Amino acid sequence: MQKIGLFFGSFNPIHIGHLIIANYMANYTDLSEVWLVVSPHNPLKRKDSLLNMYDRLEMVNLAIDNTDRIRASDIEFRLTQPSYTIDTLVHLKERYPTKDFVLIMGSDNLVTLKKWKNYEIILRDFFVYVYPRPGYDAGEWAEHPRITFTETPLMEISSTFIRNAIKDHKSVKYFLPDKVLDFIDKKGVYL
Ligand SMILES: Nc1ncnc2c1ncn2[C@@H]1O[C@H](COP(=O)(O)OP(=O)(O)OP(=O)(O)O)[C@@H](O)[C@H]1O
Ligand SMILES: O=C(O)c1ccc[n+]([C@@H]2O[C@H](COP(=O)([O-])O)[C@@H](O)[C@H]2O)c1
Repeated sequence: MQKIGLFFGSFNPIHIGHLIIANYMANYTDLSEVWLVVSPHNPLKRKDSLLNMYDRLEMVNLAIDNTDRIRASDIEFRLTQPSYTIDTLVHLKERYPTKDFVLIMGSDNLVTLKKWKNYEIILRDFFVYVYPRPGYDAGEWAEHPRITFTETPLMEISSTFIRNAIKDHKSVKYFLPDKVLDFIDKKGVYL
C-alpha cells in the first residue's frame, strides 16, 4: 500500500523550514509522498493575522512547483471548521481506501497532543512520524509503538518571524522560495 505522509499547517506563509521537512519525509523515509494539508483554521490558534486559505494554498503550490513526491491538499477547505486533524484523517481514509496515511508532526506538537480532539483514536488508528524541534524532546511519548522519531534537519524559522519581518520592511529573501516572495510582494500582504 502506498504510504502518504500528511503534513498539516496554516502555512501563513509556507517557508523553507516546512519545505525541508516535506522533502526529508518524502525522500529519506519510507513514505512515497508527502501532502501539505493547508488548514483553514488551526483549532489552537487565533485567526487574527491569518491570510485567506486560497492565498495560502496558492503559496504552497508556488513553493512546491510540481516537485516530485510533494503535493498540496485543500481537503480541509471542504470540511467543518476549525479543522480537527482526526476528522480529516478519517475523511481521507474513506476517500482513499488504498492509501496508508501517516501523520507528520514536530516534537513541539507532542506537548499539546493530549489536547487534540480524539488523540487516542489518532494514535490507535494512525502512525505518526515526528521530527525534532529545539527544546522539545520525546518526553512521555518516547516508547509509543505508533510514534517514530526521525532525524530531520532543523531550520529554526517560523511564519510569525516572516510576517513580522515583512511588516517591518525587512528582507525575507531565502527564507521562502522566490515565487512565494513575488506573490507576497505583488499582493502586498502581511504589511
Ligand atoms: N522551522 C520549522 N521547522 C520545523 N517545523 C516547523 C518549522 N516551522 C513550522 N513548523 C511546523 O510546521 C507545522 C505547520 O506550521 P505552521 O503553518 O503553523 O507554521 P509556523 O511557522 O509554526 O507558523 P506560525 O509562526 O504562524 O505559528 C507546525 O507543526 C509547525 O510546528
Ligand atoms: O485536531 C486537533 O485537535 C488539533 C489541535 C491543534 C492542531 N491541530 C493541527 O495541527 C497542525 C499543526 O499545528 P500547529 O499548532 O503546530 O500549527 C494544524 O494544521 C492544526 O490543524 C489539530
